[in-house]
Amino acid sequence: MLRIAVPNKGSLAETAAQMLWEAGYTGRRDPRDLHTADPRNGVEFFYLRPRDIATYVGSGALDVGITGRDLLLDSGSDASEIAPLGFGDSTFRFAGPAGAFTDLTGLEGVRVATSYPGLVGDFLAGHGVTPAKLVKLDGAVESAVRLGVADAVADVVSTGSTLRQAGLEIFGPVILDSTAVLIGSGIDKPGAATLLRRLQGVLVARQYVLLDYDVPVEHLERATAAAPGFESPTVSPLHDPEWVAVRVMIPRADMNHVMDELYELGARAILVSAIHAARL
Ligand SMILES: Nc1ncnc2c1ncn2[C@@H]1O[C@H](COP(=O)(O)OP(=O)(O)OP(=O)(O)O)[C@@H](O)[C@H]1O
Ligand SMILES: O=P(O)(O)OC[C@H]1O[C@H](OP(=O)(O)OP(=O)(O)O)[C@H](O)[C@@H]1O
Ligand SMILES: [Mg+2]
Repeated sequence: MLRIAVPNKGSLAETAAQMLWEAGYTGRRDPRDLHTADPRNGVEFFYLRPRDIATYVGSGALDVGITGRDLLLDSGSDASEIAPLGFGDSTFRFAGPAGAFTDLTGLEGVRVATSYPGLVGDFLAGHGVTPAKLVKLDGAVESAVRLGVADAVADVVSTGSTLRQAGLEIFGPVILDSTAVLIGSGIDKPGAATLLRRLQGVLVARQYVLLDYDVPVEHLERATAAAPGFESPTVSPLHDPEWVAVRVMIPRADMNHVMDELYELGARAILVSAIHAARL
């Protein structure tokens, strides 16, 4: 059985569970379960703190896991990123009191609070900056400056509203663009490739739609240029020899623009339908 680590709590837990369910796996029924087996799919799930998942996978105790890229890098574990999973996006940034810092060099010799000392320490060392101290906190890092335990912070930023409320401003370069990732121990386990294909199928189903339309043959080239699809559009004959029917996958986000463009160049019966599952 493939042993999979899944976030038990926090920002990533719900979406990860939902994605696995959409990929056909049976997860836990009780939110307090720590472990569940899905023998039909040949997998076992272990529900762990997202911060610990890289440690379990890196040590080889578990085969693959879902966690944040920032948590993976912070852990210093031997686990490696297999693929991004299209959710849990965040950036990791430095922040300080308004106007107090303009760039990284300002961090020389000051106290920086963070829950990610591995990630931040490596980043600063890589840029030749030596803070006086990395103050390790578990959360609510933004309060550290107001409460006087640090001069600046380095933390996850999503909307930026927590920083604003704490009277802090972002400065310096982006430390990391993070997202939820599938990680592995580097050993190819049977079932891991299937898991990845299934998760990627869920991503495709979420991000793409199927587009069908009819178009006069004379405009086919322009129409397929407007919506080229993944490989090549499917073109089928119609009873009227001057028209063809076309089917293509397009990004959901482009759907209305593409439909407008196709209509303008003479396509009709333009229909969009959802994709429920896919293997590309
Ligand atoms: N708005 C957000 N706040 C916190 N983490 C986020 C956010 N958006 C995405 N993430 C990602 O979620 C992961 C952190 O999840 P984790 O469960 O450890 O912390 P959390 O969501 O802050 O939970 P808690 O603070 O309750 O422990 C990181 O990879 C982080 O980049
Ligand atoms: O940019 P924003 O949209 O405001 O989100 C970012 C904030 O959200 C997270 O905190 P969380 O709520 O998880 O609390 P914590 O600090 O205790 O982890 C993160 O640590 C930031 O503080
Ligand atoms: Mg948090």
